[in-house]
Amino acid sequence: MDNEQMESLQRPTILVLGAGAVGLALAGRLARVATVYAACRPVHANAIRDRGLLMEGIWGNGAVEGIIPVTGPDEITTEVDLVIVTAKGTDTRSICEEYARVIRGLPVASLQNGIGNEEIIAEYTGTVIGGTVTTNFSVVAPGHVRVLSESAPMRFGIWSGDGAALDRLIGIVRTAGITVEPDPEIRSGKWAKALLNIAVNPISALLHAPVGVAADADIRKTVIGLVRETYAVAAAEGVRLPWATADDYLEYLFSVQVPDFAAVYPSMYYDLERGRRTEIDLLNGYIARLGERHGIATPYNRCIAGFVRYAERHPRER
Ligand SMILES: NC(=O)C1=CN([C@@H]2O[C@H](COP(=O)(O)OP(=O)(O)OC[C@H]3O[C@@H](n4cnc5c(N)ncnc54)[C@H](O)[C@@H]3O)[C@@H](O)[C@H]2O)C=CC1
Ligand SMILES: CC(C)(CO)C(=O)C(=O)O
Repeated sequence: MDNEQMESLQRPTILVLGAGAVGLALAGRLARVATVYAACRPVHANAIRDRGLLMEGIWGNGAVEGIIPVTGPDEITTEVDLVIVTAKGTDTRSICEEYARVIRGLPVASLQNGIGNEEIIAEYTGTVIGGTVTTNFSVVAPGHVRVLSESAPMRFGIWSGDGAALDRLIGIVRTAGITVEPDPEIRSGKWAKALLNIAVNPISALLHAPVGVAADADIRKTVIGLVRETYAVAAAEGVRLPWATADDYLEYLFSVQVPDFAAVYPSMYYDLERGRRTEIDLLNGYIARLGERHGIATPYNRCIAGFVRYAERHPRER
């Protein structure tokens, strides 16, 4: 057996499902250590086939060759070892349906924001890995992504099924040069990440302003209201967040996370800018629904979710 054959035996094959800002950047890094299929839209696939994936920012600059873009399951011609879902939460079910034949029986990780994606994925496979990424990604143009601020390591934790898959995934991601750590409390980890998105994503998207707007004196009170309500709902759900109280988290939010992302725009901003559906119902809308179930008033989350839904239905003239 020659070296190339040996290497291909050890080299894992990863399918990134729903490759846009996060998924393409991830594919760009993983291509260093794995064979990577990126399931994406034809506009990205064509650009990547023409001249590779263009990356800029803190995850590297330049063209990445070797990613295999696919626009449907029939284009996947070899065995896949691991799947990472990076579609928007609004598309989790439809993309899992489309690729059901490929992902069945494989370990599938989610790097998506919001609550509820892992439960959907678990309907399609036995081993599910929850994940969080606290880094800013955006699409500059077809097949061209930018990675800016980073505030925490990527984290993965086993949601259901085979724990060995978690170690393998973390090993691969680490070898690709991404800072990553295991999260033994991934359910709480997903809520912890959702706190940041609940606090800043809709405000930034509605005001067309970067994340730093959350610290503005006129805006801060709304952020505080959103976070306090989320804490009350999390407690009613039995979720233990990493910060003991809402005020402890707010201290971290305003001293670390908002400064880290002050100059960049969150994913929901790009959704509204591009006239797309947002993940509001996996974030603030979800808190409002759970609040209702528990008899907890959530006026801030209910109000902001309504604003975002209105904005989704009335795209801005550009
Ligand atoms: N953009 C960011 O900075 C961060 C985003 N996230 C989360 O990561 C997830 C992905 O976010 P983004 O990458 O920003 O979204 P995105 O919208 O840029 O990428 C998702 C891609 O999936 C594609 N897609 C959906 N269904 C598909 C299908 N059936 N076949 C092929 N492609 C399909 C969409 O067309 C889109 O290009 C979201 O849950 C988001 O909240 C998490 C951390 C940071
Ligand atoms: C962390 C942050 C704000 C980075 O962009 C994000 O998760 C998002 O944009 O949805």
